[in-house]
Amino acid sequence: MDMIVTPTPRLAGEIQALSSKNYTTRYLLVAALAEGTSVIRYPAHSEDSDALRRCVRDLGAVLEEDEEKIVVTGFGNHPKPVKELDVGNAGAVLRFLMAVAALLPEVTFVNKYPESLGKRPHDDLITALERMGAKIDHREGKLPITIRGGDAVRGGKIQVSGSVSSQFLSALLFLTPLLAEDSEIEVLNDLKSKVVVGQTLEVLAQAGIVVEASSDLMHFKVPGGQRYRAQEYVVQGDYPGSAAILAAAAVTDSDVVVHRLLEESKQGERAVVDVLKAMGTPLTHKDGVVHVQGNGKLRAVEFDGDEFTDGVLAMVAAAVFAEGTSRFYNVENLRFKECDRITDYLAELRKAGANVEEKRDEIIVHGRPEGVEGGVTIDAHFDHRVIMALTVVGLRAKAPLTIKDAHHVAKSYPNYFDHLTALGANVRWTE
Ligand SMILES: O=C(O)C1=C[C@@H](OP(=O)(O)O)[C@@H](O)[C@H](O)C1
Ligand SMILES: C=C(OP(=O)(O)O)C(=O)O
Repeated sequence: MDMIVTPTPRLAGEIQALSSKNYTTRYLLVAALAEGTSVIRYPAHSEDSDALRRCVRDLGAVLEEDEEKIVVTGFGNHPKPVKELDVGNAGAVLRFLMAVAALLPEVTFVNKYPESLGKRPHDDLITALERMGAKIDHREGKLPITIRGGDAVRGGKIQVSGSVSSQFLSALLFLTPLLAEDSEIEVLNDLKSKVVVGQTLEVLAQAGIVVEASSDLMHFKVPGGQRYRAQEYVVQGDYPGSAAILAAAAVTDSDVVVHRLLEESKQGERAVVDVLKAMGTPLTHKDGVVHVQGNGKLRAVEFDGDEFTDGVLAMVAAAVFAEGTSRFYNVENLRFKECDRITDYLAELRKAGANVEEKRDEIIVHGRPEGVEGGVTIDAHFDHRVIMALTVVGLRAKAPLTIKDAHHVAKSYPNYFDHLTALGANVRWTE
């Protein structure tokens, strides 16, 4: 389904932020890896979190859900042998479950999104798991992937590269406590999206798992033979999805309030509040409430985007309307997400009339405070964050933007357009 985004000068109203994608993934996983019954309050509902619900059920967890919570009885360190798992288009779900699959005799991860997840590289995790004893079939590091694990998989000295994705390290941090041997994990090369590893460590600690981490998060000691403890968890609001709502409020005349965004969150994307402030957006952030009173006037900024990886596209969309030239650097790993979030995204921004440039690891935006032409059709590249960010651009374009296949927004934020509509945005689905 396509979305027509018609220029909207004013947004106003209050919404509750969606629930965090990254915390929902982690809580569902550790609840499944525990033997007792865990309760997760306010879990996210999206294609990615549904994919994890489906897979942990396939692996033997029992899930009961009502409006407000999900009750999970886990399979502990004995997942049920399954032949196939379908993770949809969810990168984190795939990588985390590839580690869990190392406990099983043979699992194949199927390729349902050849144009998106099917193009993403998993070599670094495959190499690490192979060195630990798993036998793995794959297509040059990509899906479909068959993992043969079980008793042959051992802890010990483990190395993993962090230069493409932090999810490989997180996956090993979830697996190693369950192995008989103690493990030492060394991160090779750089570690991208380092802040997200903080969320993994936080959740592991909540689940009663002991991990000793060096302060630079490049070395870890993980005692073996541990058991995940069944727990009660509360999922906080999601900054990456809310980043697009806040950007929309920043580029328009607005009076927008978003609840459930904790100031002390470990989500790196909470930095989008500081980015928008640095752009000159009038806003306050107090007691978990962000209040934007936008006037559409923005100035250029320079930021290390790796600190808020899933918020970069929305901040770039705001920078399209800023006075001056903005730079978002250290963002090369955006190329390995649902699409190439540098080349593919900038191609769509240019179609809409933005003046943008790319380097290997940088996005440069020459702002156009006078607005952009719009009036074109945008290819979503199967990427929810491209859809959300281009919507922000469309709200301030001179003519409507049509975003093709905008239903892929449901990967993380199925209510995105409902929330925008509630704030007064002129957005309309079309076949
Ligand atoms: O661990 C996680 O849950 C995630 C890690 C990040 O990926 P990378 O580490 O690949 O940057 C982030 O972009 C993704 O949305 C979720
Ligand atoms: C990159 C993302 O997700 P994943 O890697 O889990 O597919 C995202 O949510 O922007």
